[in-house]
Amino acid sequence: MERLFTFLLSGQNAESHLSVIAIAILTSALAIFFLSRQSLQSRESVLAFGATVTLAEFGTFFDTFWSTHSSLWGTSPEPATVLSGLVIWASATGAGWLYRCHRRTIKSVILAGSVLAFGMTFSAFYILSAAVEPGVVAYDLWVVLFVLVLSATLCGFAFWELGSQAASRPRLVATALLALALTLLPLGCMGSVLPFDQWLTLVQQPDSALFSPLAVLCLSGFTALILLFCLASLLDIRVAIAQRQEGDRMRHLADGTFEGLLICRNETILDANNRIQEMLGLDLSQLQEKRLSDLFQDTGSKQDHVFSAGDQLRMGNPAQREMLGPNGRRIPVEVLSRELPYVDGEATIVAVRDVTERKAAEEHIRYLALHDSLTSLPNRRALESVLGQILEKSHGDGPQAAILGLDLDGFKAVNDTLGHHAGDLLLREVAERFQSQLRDSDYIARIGGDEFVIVLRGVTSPADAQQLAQRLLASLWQPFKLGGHDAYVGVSIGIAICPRDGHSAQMLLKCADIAMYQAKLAGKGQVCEFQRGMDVAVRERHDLELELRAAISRHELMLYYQPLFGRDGKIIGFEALARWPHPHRGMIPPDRFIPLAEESGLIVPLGEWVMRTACSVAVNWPSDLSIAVNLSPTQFQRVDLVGTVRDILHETGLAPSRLELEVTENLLMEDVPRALALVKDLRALGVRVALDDFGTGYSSLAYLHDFPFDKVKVDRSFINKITNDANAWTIVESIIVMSHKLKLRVTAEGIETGAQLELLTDHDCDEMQGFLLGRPMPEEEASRLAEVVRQDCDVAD
Ligand SMILES: Nc1nc2c(ncn2[C@@H]2O[C@@H]3COP(=O)(O)O[C@H]4[C@@H](O)[C@H](n5cnc6c(=O)[nH]c(N)nc65)O[C@@H]4COP(=O)(O)O[C@H]3[C@H]2O)c(=O)[nH]1
Repeated sequence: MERLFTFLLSGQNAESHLSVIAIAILTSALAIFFLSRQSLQSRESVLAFGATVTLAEFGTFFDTFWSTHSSLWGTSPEPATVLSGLVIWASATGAGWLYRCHRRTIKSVILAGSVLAFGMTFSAFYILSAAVEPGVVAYDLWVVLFVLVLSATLCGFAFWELGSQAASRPRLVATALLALALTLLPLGCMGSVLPFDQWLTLVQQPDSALFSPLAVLCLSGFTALILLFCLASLLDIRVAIAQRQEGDRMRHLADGTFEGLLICRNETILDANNRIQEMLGLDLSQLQEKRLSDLFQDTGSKQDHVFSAGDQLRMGNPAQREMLGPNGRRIPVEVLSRELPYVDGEATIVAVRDVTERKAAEEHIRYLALHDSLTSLPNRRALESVLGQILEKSHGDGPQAAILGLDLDGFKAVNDTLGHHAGDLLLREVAERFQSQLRDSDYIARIGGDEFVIVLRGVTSPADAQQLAQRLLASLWQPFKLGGHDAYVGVSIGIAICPRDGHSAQMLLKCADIAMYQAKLAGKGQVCEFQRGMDVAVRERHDLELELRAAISRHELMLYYQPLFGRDGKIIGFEALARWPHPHRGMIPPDRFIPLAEESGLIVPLGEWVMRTACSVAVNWPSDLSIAVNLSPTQFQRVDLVGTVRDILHETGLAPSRLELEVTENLLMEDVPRALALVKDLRALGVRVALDDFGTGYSSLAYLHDFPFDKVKVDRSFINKITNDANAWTIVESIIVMSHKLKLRVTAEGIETGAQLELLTDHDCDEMQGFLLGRPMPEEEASRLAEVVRQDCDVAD
């Protein structure tokens, strides 16, 4: 060993050392370049590496050898050199192959390093022994062993660094290490040989066979190999333990997540956490038999999964995929992937999130967005999209689809009287009845409270739609059983034809709506097909409705009061009649706006306002004057009518006996028991109830018998005929007689002539009303008249 250091440090070899270093660096760089070049095939790369290392070895060895043994300059033992060249080339190629083809473990790189170092050491010593004195030479065994171990270690580290992903400059470090081995090896080789003069003496006494060069080399090589192998195994065991501990730690961490995790390398599944095993119903060994792409159900290129997911991860977006779960269930998943160092190299970590519940929730939200929750029918949004598709496909001008707009008649009454729950039940059953009339290709949607739309695809003429409309009308004829009650509703239907009536979904729906409105105006329960110009009338009516709503809220309506007279000609009360003084249209009579208010529901606030105003005016009149107020069917059907009347009387302070509520016959017909109970409740408040317009409807005498009315008002259409139509007089006379027998008072309305008045007075009609006696008048005038009545009374008293 001492000799080696003396040799290494001797100044006489300085130039040789520099040239050796230069050769070693250049050739090492070339050899490492060939070995690490990915563009070369493995075989080419390994062969080139072997050849370069052989050249490097010869270069550095002969440079050192000739400078050390200058007497032997230029000579080389040819057979030994050739054999050494072959050995070194084979060992360098073998080492390169071990590096390229095996997994990079400590053992494999040490083996590759040892093979290379052994080849190089063998060659150096063999040539040296052959050149100096073939077969007989003296060595320092420890130096040889040291050189061999050192070279093997340096070469091993060179391979390790070259294959390290973590190293920042693997090629540079590997080149430096290989160059160092190539420099030190010939130096160590020369230094291990006994000095030349000693050697000359020793040639007389040859070494024993044990110390022959080959024996020394083999023994050194074998010992070094055993040593290195033990060292490598120890390192491998430690690394394996550390890796297993790290793996366990990672596994616990991975099993604790809610996401499935797969660790893959080049599509091969290396590991998987519990979550993904549960998700797919496969254990780890089954997963490891599969390729990553086998787990996904996507239609696209399977090869793309990991990379596309990785790309998206880098962009922050998970990829949407589907996996095949237990029993063939398709599992929607979100996939994220990332390249990470794992155990002994790079691996792809694929995170899989089961989004089944989220997808189901999204699907449900989408369903809710496009469907009506009560009937489960599609809603307006879904309908518009279907109409859009139909319009897109429509070609030519002939009828291609019909749009039926349906609005229930009488639904509001059911809702108000039987409650919202009954209303909901009714709507569901109506939807079912409508659906039962449709073909598979037809489409039905609910677009509002009691509004439905049906789309008939592939119609050839409007008559097809008319036929269906008639069937739909008939489907509602049977009563609806709602919580022990029989309820009846009808339907008004408007028809629009596509593409004749519009080229957009909104336009077609509007036309169907206008036609439906027209059907309502025509008396409900009707079918009406859209025609040009129809929209003008409807729009006008619509405008009027908006104006009425505004007028009511601004209290712009007025009340007129028409006096009622007793048989003795004295005023006994007034009837309150609503008036609408419109700023542009003039005074609008109630015949025009009351039906509008009833249809739009405005009659409820309007009726309340009329009653409150009339009562608060009448409370200032003499106490024997009554005030009559008309009730509309909608008001009458309201559950809280009795409470409203009670509240108004309480607020205004009017005696209940002075308030008379006028109801019409059709108001009683829909639900007789309920109407009867309501009339009784009103009378129980002390309010009087009169049957108005008697003689215009069914004029059922049964109502007079069954209902506890206070009086009957004979309609003016009879009164104005009594003097010139005997039949009309007979009817009126019979009503008077019969009413008196039933203890009911009779009012004749619409008296316009003295003859009519005389006839009625002569036949004991109790009360008279008409233009002859007094027209409806504003409040001030009526109050003045009431004051006159008070004064008359005071005089009489
Ligand atoms: N040709 C003629 N007509 C006479 C004569 N005497 C009275 N009239 C008219 O007959 C109608 C009587 O009221 P109605 O039968 O309850 O009929 C009322 C009533 O059903 C309804 N109405 C008016 N105000 C209200 C209201 O505040 N609420 C409700 N629900 N309906 C109302 O409007 C209908 C019409 O009211 P108006 O136009 O004020 O018409 C009034 C009155 O002006 C006459 O000698 N000749």
